[in-house]
Amino acid sequence: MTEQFTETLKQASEPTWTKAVEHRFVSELYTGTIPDKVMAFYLVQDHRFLDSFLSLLGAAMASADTLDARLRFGRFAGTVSGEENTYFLRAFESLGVTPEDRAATPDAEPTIGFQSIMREAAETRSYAAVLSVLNVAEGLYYDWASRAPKPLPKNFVHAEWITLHDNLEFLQFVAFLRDELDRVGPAVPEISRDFFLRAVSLELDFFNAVYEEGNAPDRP
Ligand SMILES: Cc1ncc(CN)c(N)n1
Repeated sequence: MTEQFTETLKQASEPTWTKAVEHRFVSELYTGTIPDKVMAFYLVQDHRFLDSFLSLLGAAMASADTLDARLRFGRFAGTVSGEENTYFLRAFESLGVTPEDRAATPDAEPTIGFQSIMREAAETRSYAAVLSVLNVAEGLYYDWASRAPKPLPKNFVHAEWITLHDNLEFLQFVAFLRDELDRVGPAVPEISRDFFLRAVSLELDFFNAVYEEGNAPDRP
């Protein structure tokens, strides 16, 4: 049997994919031991990721070639705008992160990188380019979240970040993204590979930035 297109892309992204999935941030999330200031920094950056991610879902809806796919993206955009956004707001409150703290925190380099690659993918108007970035963002998160040992940590800030990326709806969406890229990607392999590999590197950079000196300062 020939290897699926997405599996080939994932293999090409190694060892970066595995370094991201097995990152220190992920293992500390499993055990609920990420210090609050580190989690706060990560979530402030990731809430900005969510903003550009929603634009990318809009681009997916615009560039998709079937009604079924558009409906699927629309439903998923609803989940991200609802449950996931509410999680961020509850987590900020629990961690004592105020709107002023968020406004005063600059974008980290990988956040800027994600905003830029998502804009770039949207501007290509290529469904495969958009799907390549989405496959990494959702597939890589499902990969680490589905490996989380049970029981999950007690603190909801840690536990819900895992369950948001390891549930039936998310699994089905990840499978849908994979099937779509397996269907349309082989016609444009270079563009798919380029966006896929750059997105995997950004995922690793995003986790690394959390532990970089000075990125998660103590707030007064
Ligand atoms: C950086 C990043 N990548 C992926 C995901 C999963 N949507 C996320 N929340 N943040």
